[in-house]
Amino acid sequence: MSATGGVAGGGAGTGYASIFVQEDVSTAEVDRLEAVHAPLADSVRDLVAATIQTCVDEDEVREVRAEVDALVARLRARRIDGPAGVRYNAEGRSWSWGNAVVGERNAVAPPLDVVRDPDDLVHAETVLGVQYEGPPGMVHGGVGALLLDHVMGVAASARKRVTFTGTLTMRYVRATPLGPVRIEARVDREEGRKVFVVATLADPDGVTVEAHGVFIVPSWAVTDA
Ligand SMILES: CCCCCCCCCCCCCCCC(=O)SCCNC(=O)CCNC(=O)[C@H](O)C(C)(C)COP(=O)(O)OP(=O)(O)OC[C@H]1O[C@@H](n2cnc3c(N)ncnc32)[C@H](O)[C@@H]1OP(=O)(O)O
Repeated sequence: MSATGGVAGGGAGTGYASIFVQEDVSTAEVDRLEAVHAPLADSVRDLVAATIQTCVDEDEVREVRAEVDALVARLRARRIDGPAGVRYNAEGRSWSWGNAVVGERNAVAPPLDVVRDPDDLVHAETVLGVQYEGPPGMVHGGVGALLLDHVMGVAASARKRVTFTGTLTMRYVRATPLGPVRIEARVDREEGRKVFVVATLADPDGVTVEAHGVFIVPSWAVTDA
């Protein structure tokens, strides 16, 4: 058995066939487009934080809303119909601009720059701002799970095979303050199509969340090579 990656995949009945899409575009062009669009997402992140924190008067809030609505209309003048999906080119470069954790065009994403070390430790660092609050001044538990899920998924997807989250278990050791966090994940063991991953979320003082996950190579992504 081998698990495919970079495949126009999803087989019949999975609903993923239109999401993993191969495109005839060079890596240089993908990089160029990201350099244009990522700063827009950065500015929208600032807008979200400013929307939470602003103390300007009510008329000013209404005027800003009208300006924002006008900007939304400009951006929607030409757009794709539906989600951005996961795309890849013949050079093996993949991009998922709408991804909720790492999407370069997604202002909801923190964003996260995920790194794989030569020893297969996968890690990422980011600063979680006021947009990610749950308990007062603390990171929302679901946001911690979101970040862990993604970094664990990258660890499980070594060598670009496709894996899906099957089961995630979180132990919230103590509350995570808003601010800098670090996520680390590594594969613990594999059994057939099941990849067991262990991970942590930490603030500068140490681990705040411990996670265990079972990631599955879906049956539709398996070939008999
Ligand atoms: C094109 C380029 C791409 C490149 C790529 C690069 C990397 C890019 C990284 C991205 C990183 C993203 C990280 C976020 C990842 C998500 O967020 S994924 C989204 C959330 N997850 C889902 O939506 C999954 C929904 N569930 C499913 O699709 C299917 O149930 C699954 C999980 C794929 C399993 O389906 P299946 O292949 O039919 O599995 P099945 O044959 O029933 O079972 C196989 C084995 O797994 C076990 N199993 C099945 N389901 C589960 C479960 N939920 N829990 C535990 N065990 C299970 C079975 O018991 C069985 O075990 P054994 O009998 O072999 O011991």
